[in-house]
Amino acid sequence: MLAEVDSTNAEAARLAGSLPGPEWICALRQTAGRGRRGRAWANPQGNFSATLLLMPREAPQVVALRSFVSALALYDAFALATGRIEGLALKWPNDVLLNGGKVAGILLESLGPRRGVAHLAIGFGVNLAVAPGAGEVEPGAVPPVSLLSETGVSVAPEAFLDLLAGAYAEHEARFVTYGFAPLREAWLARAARLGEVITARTGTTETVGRFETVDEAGNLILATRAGRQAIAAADVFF
Ligand SMILES: O=C(O)CCCC[C@@H]1SC[C@@H]2NC(=O)N[C@@H]21
Repeated sequence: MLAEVDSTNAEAARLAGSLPGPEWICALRQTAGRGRRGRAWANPQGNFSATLLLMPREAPQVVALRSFVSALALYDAFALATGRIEGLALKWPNDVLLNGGKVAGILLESLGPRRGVAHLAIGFGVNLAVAPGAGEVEPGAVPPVSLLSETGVSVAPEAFLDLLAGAYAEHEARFVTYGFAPLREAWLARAARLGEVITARTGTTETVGRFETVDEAGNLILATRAGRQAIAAADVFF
């Protein structure tokens, strides 16, 4: 456990190439935590910041499915930490919601080959103790919440790392052995707003439709006025 680092994902990128195998990099404080789509990720004291560095030897579209592996692992870590699943849900592609607020986010970064081996950094940011203010997130985004405020359960980052690493290992083994199908089913069973009308935004497009499913490639499937649309990457708004 590092006391302080700029970003555990940045540290993973620096270490990639010198580590012999997969590794968790965890820090008590980040000075430049980063979120999806170039956003900053606030890191108040007591929250959880970690990156799992992997060296998957697979096609990029298979590697990308780790976002579902990661979200399911977070879901299980929360369930283990609190002893309950009430209020927990997964928001496509990989946020974890608790009582309708965002309690955790995941940032996947492909690092490209280091000494001939492609690396993947999976960054997990969890509001264990403190939620950033609603003003710190994009207008219309799900409001941040913390595990402590929603459940009264206080979990130390070190303890959460143990739970998450164990849960991740289980889901990773299932993914490698059986492929995406069982994870897709598990993810859909925990999905927020399935069957409801949602909005998917990229920097340049906005698609409104009924959230039908997630397909075999992990795409968000929306039933829109113009027909069925498969969306590979976007931010979802409710
Ligand atoms: O935008 C999101 O929802 C993803 C947030 C991911 C934040 C985590 S904190 C640990 C890791 N290091 C970073 O700089 N970002 C990720």
